[in-house]
Amino acid sequence: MGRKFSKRKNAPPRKERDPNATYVAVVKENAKMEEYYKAQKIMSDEEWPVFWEHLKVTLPTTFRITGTRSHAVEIRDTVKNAFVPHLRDISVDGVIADPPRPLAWYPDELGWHFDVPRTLLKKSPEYAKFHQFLVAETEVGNISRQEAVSMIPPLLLDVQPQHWVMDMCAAPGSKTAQIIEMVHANEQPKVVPTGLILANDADYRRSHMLIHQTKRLQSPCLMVTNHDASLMPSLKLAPNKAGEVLPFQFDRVLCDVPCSGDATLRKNPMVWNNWTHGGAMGLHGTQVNILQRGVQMLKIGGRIVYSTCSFNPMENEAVVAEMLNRANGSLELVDVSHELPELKRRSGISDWKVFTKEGEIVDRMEDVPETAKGKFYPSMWPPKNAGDLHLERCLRIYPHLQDTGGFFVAVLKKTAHFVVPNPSRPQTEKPVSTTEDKEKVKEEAKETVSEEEASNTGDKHKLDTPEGSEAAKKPRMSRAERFGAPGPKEEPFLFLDSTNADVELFSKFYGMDEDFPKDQFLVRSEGEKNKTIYFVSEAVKSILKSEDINRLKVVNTGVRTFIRQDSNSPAECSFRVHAEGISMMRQFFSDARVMAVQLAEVIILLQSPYPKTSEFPEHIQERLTALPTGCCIFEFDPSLEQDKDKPNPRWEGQGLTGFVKGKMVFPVWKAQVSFNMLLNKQERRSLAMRLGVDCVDSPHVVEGGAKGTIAKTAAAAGDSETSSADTPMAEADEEEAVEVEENQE
Ligand SMILES: C[S@@+](CC[C@H](N)C(=O)[O-])C[C@H]1O[C@@H](n2cnc3c(N)ncnc32)[C@H](O)[C@@H]1O
Repeated sequence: MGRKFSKRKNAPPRKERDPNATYVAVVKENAKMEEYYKAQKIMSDEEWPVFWEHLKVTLPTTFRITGTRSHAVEIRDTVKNAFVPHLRDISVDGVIADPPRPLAWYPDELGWHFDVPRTLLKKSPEYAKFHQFLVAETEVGNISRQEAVSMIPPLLLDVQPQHWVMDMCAAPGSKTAQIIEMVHANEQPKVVPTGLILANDADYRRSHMLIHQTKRLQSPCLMVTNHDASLMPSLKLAPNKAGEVLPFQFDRVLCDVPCSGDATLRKNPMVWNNWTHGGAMGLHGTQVNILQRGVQMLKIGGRIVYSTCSFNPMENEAVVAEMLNRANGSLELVDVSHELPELKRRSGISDWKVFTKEGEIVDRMEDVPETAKGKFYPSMWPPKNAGDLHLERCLRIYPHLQDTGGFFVAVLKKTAHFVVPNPSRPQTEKPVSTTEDKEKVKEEAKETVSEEEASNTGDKHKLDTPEGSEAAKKPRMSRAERFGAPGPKEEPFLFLDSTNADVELFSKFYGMDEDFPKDQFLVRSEGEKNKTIYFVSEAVKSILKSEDINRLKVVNTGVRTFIRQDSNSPAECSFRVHAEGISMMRQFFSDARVMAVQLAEVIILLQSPYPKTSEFPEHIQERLTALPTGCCIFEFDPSLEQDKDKPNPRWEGQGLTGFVKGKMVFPVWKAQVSFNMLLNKQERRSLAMRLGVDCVDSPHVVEGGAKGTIAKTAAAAGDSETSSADTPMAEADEEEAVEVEENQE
């Protein structure tokens, strides 16, 4: 058993690897790097050897239990009660290991780690079973493989359900997923959170990884964009239902910037070979520019978290110090020493050294050799007022402290309006503290570039390559060179009127609540008959309806809720409920299209692709016959099962409800004489595994879905093969569902 829980879909096929290549174990030494970090004095001489040796040890496996709180707790308890007791005291060939355990600092025991030798993983049947569970749950999105340290920034962002949050450099999206869960943390029935998550990445291809990663969370509050984060546009939003025009600003901003990544040595041993003095140099400017745009778009009183997976002060404290000085008193480092108290950390540093690419220390910008001038910014050096900036409030996470990777995190609060300093003005050396100083700053602000202007002025306010330098003479890299090929032009987002005939049709058919916001449905194909209907939150709508929306490149938003199902069997309503939307929409539906079913009926649907009414138990046949053709919703409540505590043979000693607790809802198509569970292959398998039964694969790939334990799976598994959920390719998947329905007769 490998360390990965699931096969990576995008891994290059074996044949692409060089057959003649010889694989030599990486030598985990790098004298230049060692000398560099010793010079930075990031820790005491006594601690150094422990730190350095720890970088050479492979990382433990870590995972996070994802999803809405109640659902995540169910999975957590399964790990705790169904698996961990069986993984204690296991010994194979004299090798023993501690069982999986929760990360001490992760709230509610939803983050876990384990470090088990390969022999044990391979030979122990108990671990084989645990692995099978992890693979299945990862595939369907209930468990996410995520490095422990990468879980920290969202936790320190302190997100509340009403917050508007921007994740500026978000792909592949593990932190975005945490943020979405936080916005949805209240889980009140029939409430769509007022919060918003804008997840952005400059790389179009990676923005689609982000879509895939977050899709399983089915949030109508999420919007994915594709911009250089330092140039996120300003927009004038459309008025919301209360008639207010909210600013396009955020309560929380996550700035998890591109970095040299040298703190990921334990995970990426190639860093030992590739580390150079120049690695961080080209990134400092980008990092400052992204952070600055984040601060501009942060509301006063809001929190911004800046993070990197690098140990390098040039990418860390130097960036934070420069931003604090530019902010001139409108930004401060937050003391988070009491947050996540179990997390062991070291303080940020206030003094560091700057090296040339050749490994020479340069004390001041003025001393940089002429040939290397273009590579350096004055902000790379500790500013004169470094001691006043409270850089010790930054968090440095070192691998030997809690057996993790390394990370840097700074939590900042915006305390006043921030004005981008005019580049022609000298840099501020002292932060403002007195009221008098603050008044002076306000006056100065009038002379400087405003936030609005800054966002419209492109590079003007940014940390530019020093004038006259070699780098400045070089032609600028194109956007495509920096961030990969741009994506195609996006289809528009077109809202349907609440009186639209299709909206009225499916609202009536499923008995939708009168007060459901029917004006938040949209389509993406202009002029065609509405095929896929998406639902977005009010906040997302106020952005999409902005008069400046063409300035924002939105690549994905909205939860697919209804799909037009053209069919040979006459149905009163041709719209079926989609996997992504079923958990949310069921709350707003009457029981008219809902069938309460028991385990026996679920098993029949799992073990036969198109069971006829006569194949179901007699007591339910009458109800099934009475159902009109078309889409219906099957609801299964395991807690009502008579045998709920009977040991499940597949999961040692666990009764059915020990494994599956919450209600599940999934769409089923009733044709004239038979039924078809609208779940795809992975969803069917995962459900069967949870129930401890076998299943047959449906002969066609079907986009379908369910709620609760199944529903989470639906979204994750449903589109795992497609690069984009909302591209015409995904639409093509929908076509296949039509075939299924017609074939079953
Ligand atoms: C450290 S990774 C982010 C990891 C992510 N936050 C997560 O937890 O999964 C940095 C990301 O920044 C993106 N990126 C690089 N330059 C950018 C820019 N100027 N604006 C926005 N994103 C950028 C990269 O494509 C990459 O996906």
